[in-house]
Amino acid sequence: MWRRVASLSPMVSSSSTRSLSRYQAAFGLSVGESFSTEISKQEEGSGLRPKEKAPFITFVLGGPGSGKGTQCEKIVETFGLTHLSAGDLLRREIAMHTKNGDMILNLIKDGKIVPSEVTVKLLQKELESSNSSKFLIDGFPRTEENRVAFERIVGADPDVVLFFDCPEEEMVTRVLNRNQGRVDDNITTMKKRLKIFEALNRPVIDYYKNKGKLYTINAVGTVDDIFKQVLPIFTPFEEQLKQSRRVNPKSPLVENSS
Ligand SMILES: Nc1ncnc2c1ncn2[C@@H]1O[C@H](COP(=O)(O)OP(=O)(O)O)[C@@H](O)[C@H]1O
Ligand SMILES: O=c1ccn([C@@H]2O[C@H](COP(=O)(O)OP(=O)(O)O)[C@@H](O)[C@H]2O)c(=O)[nH]1
Ligand SMILES: [Mg+2]
Repeated sequence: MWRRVASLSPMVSSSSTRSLSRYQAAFGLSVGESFSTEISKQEEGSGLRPKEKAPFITFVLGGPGSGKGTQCEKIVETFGLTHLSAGDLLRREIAMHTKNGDMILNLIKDGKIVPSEVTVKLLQKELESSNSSKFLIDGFPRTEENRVAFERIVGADPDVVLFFDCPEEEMVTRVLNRNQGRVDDNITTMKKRLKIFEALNRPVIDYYKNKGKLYTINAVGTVDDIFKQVLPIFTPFEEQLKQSRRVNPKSPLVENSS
């Protein structure tokens, strides 16, 4: 199991005491050969730290209704990644009436972003308790603050960032027809969410574009047509993803095990 070694506050503490060895503990060194991201002393900037390996992480970005959740289902079916939807985790807090439930509900109703500390803690818990080493994190990071908090607290960078690029009118139509009984699927909240997406999520998209990690997908078309654009993005990672199937006994794709 991971041990949480980074403080949640301040979010951008540059403490160099954080060790990534918790990944090895969490996922088991026996599967280390399937990990790709090496965080070196140089990248971290300070402190002596041996090279250690992190899990394979994909962030899935896009405006509300751009089809993130729909495409995640297909990616899971094909590649066996573990899907973590930040929105679903937050809605679960509401449904379970946890201490943050009411606060989360009010923010979601208003199309606003839940404090990073809350969302990152929920994601971290899922990452820590999973026996997978390959994750699809859907609908997160929503803001630069989210991104920095994840980096600092979880101590990992994404390997791949998908951005489902969709015109606003299309997103509005889809959301208003989503029919999942969501409190935020109405025109008033949707208008706010689109504004927040442009103001707060765009900088995150630009950040990953500059880092060369962003894959922009034209999110207009049939679900299958869009998935055809997604498939080749994962091709270079195929070997790592196969390894992941082997290490997860619960994966439906274990037929690759030898
Ligand atoms: N390519 C598509 N064309 C038309 N409708 C779609 C497409 N992809 C998803 N949808 C529908 O649009 C709505 C929003 O999709 P969803 O995957 O929930 O988006 P997001 O997670 O980005 O908000 C859902 O009702 C879904 O069935
Ligand atoms: O990291 C996140 C993810 C979601 N949300 C909140 O949850 C809502 C729904 O998010 P979800 O990803 O489920 O919506 P989608 O984009 O899929 O329609 C958002 O508008 C935010 O209010 C948040 O605050 N932080
Ligand atoms: Mg979604």
